[in-house]
Amino acid sequence: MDVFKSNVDVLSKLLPPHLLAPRVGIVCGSGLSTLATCMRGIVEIPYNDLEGFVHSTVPGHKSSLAFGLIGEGEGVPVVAMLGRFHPYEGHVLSSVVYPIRLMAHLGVKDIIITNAAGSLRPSIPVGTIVVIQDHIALPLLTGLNPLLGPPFSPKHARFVPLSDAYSRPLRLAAFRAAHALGLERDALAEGTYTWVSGPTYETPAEGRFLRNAGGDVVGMSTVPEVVAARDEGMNVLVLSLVTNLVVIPDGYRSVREEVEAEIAGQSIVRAPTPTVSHEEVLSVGKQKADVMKSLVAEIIGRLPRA
Ligand SMILES: O=P(O)(O)O[C@H]1O[C@H](CO)[C@@H](O)[C@H]1O
Ligand code: HPA
Repeated sequence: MDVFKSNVDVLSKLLPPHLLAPRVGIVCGSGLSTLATCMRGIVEIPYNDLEGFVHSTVPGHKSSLAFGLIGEGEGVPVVAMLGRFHPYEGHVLSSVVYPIRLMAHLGVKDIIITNAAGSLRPSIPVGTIVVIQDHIALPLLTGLNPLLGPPFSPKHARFVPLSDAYSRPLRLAAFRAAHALGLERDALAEGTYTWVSGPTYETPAEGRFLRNAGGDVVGMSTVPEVVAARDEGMNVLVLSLVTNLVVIPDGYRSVREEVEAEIAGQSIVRAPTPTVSHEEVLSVGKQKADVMKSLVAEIIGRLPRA
């Protein structure tokens, strides 16, 4: 298609032939750009050199595509997005998912999408890698969907089912890879990703709402990429790294009680409500980057070679 032609021309000039048709795609989440260092013979191409690519403005996201090989022998050709685009940056959804469509055009069949996420459950602590089995996406349900408008091409479907969006074989591969690497059982969990538009982090009531709705983790990305990848017929694996616990106190602590205690000459000392920051998110990403990297490399090394 025309929207890919100039990029295919650029890539053909810059890449050796064995990297031109990647089989696997990776999207690196916040603070996880070093995932791509599990590839060998890396060629990195800045988004600025590619048409249709916007710029990633979020700290912890680089702005380039990296091509390389993973696995023994000839290796599997892989392309990784070092830095993704989020709707909250002001990017339209067609731009957010354009790199995913380019990956499909180049030949990617399996895509591993990673992200940093907040946990909605104390049973899923910071540092856990959650293998996503489903999602709840309020923005999709209420009209922020990358498939709004005419189908991407006459070959693309009008209606795309998402009941099987998260590939069972790839989820199995993730747990087998974790076992092979000797990771502790608790290092990995399974769960449902809830997508919010951001860039605000959740209020306690919103956190409770998402948890009660069945969510396990929450983040501001990934789902548009999953939708586009499914529209392209790719097999999708999503790995969420829990970087923080979403603040969900059991209930609101009454300020009336505090004032009444004050009037009665007593005092109630209360700790301030904790907040989350992107610095905290990036710091956990940094600490866990090596485990994520080994896991991704092990999963890719185990995929059937085409
Ligand atoms: O989902 P990724 O891009 O990994 O980043 C997550 O971290 C940022 C918030 O700290 C948000 O962008 C959220 O979506
Ligand atoms: N909420 C939304 N997105 C996030 C969070 C969070 O707590 N942590 C990392 N990305």
